[in-house]
Amino acid sequence: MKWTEVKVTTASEAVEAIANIMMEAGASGVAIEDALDVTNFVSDKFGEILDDEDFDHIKEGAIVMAYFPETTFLPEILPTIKQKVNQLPEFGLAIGANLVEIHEVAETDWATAWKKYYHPVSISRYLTIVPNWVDYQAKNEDEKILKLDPGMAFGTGTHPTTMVSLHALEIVLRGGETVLDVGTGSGVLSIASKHLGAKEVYAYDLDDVAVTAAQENVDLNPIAGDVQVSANDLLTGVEIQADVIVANILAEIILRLIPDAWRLVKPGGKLIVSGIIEDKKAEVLEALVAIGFEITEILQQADWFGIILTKPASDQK
Ligand SMILES: C[S@@+](CC[C@H](N)C(=O)[O-])C[C@H]1O[C@@H](n2cnc3c(N)ncnc32)[C@H](O)[C@@H]1O
Repeated sequence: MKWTEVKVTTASEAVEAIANIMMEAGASGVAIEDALDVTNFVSDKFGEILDDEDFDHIKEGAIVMAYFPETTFLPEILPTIKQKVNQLPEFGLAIGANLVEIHEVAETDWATAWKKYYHPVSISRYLTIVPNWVDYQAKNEDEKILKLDPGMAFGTGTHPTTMVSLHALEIVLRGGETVLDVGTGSGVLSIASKHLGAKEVYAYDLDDVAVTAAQENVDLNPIAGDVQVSANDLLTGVEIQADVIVANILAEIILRLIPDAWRLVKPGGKLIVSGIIEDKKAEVLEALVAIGFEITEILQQADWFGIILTKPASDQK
C-alpha cells in the first residue's frame, strides 16, 4: 500500500499540537523527529548513551510527518491543516519554519522509520512499555514489562490518549474482570489489562493492519496469550457482557459506540473513553449521561481527556 506523507518542519514546542491536528484530520500515523529528543535522550533515565555523530537526526527544530492512506483526498483537508497550524502562535506556540511538504511513500518506509526514536516508556510504577528490540530489566518487583512492536498500528504508549487510557485501566481494574478493548490498535490496552489482572480480554479493531499487529503483540507477551483479537466495527454484533469497556478513539466514533457500550457493560461496570479534545468533551459527556452512565473521573494529559464512567448497579433503563 502507498501512503501520502505530509511533512511539517516546525519548532519543537509545536510538535504535539501538530501531531494532534494531523490525527484529527485522519492521519493513520504520525512520526516526529525533534532536535530536543537528542538532548533529552543523552540524559535518558534508562542510561543509554547516544553518539550524536552516528545519529541521523535534525540538529534544530522539529519535523512532524503524518501518514494518510493514498485514498485520502488531501486537497480537501490540507487547507484546514494549514489553517490550524498557522493559528498555533495565537496559543503561544512557535511554529518555526512552518514548511509543509507532501511526498508519496511506500508502507515499509514509514513503518520502520520511527523505530530509532522509540524507547521504553514508563507509564507508572506498575507498567513500562518496552520496544521488542530493546533489552530492558524491571527496576522493581511491581514493574510489569509490556513488550510492544506497534508496527503500523497506533499505540506505542507515548501518545497522551494511550497514557490516559492506561492510567484509567490502572484505576478501575482490581483483578478477574472481563474487558472489551475497542479500537485496540497495537493491542497495548488489552495487554496492559492482562498485566493489571483482567481475566478475559477481547480486542477489536476495524483495521486489518491493527488486528495483525495486536495479535503479534499479544504473542510477544505470555501473560496476554489468551487475549482474543478480532476484526470488528466497534461492538457491533458483540454479545459479551463486560466489567470494563475501554475505547481510545476519536470523539465522533465514541458517540457511535455509546449504545452498544451501555448494552454490554454489566451493572456496576465501567466504561473508559479516551481520545477526546476539549471542544468535543461536553457533547460526549452529554451523550454518555443521557443514556445512563455516571461520570466517575475525568483524566487529562496535554490537550486530551479520558473519562471513566460507571453503569449504575440498579439499571432502570
Ligand atoms: C487512537 S487508536 C487507539 C489504539 C490503542 N487502543 C491505544 O490506546 O493506543 C484508535 C484505533 O481505533 C481503530 N478504529 C477506528 N474506528 C474503528 C471502528 N469503527 N471499529 C473498530 N476500531 C476502530 C483504529 O483502527 C485505531 O487502531
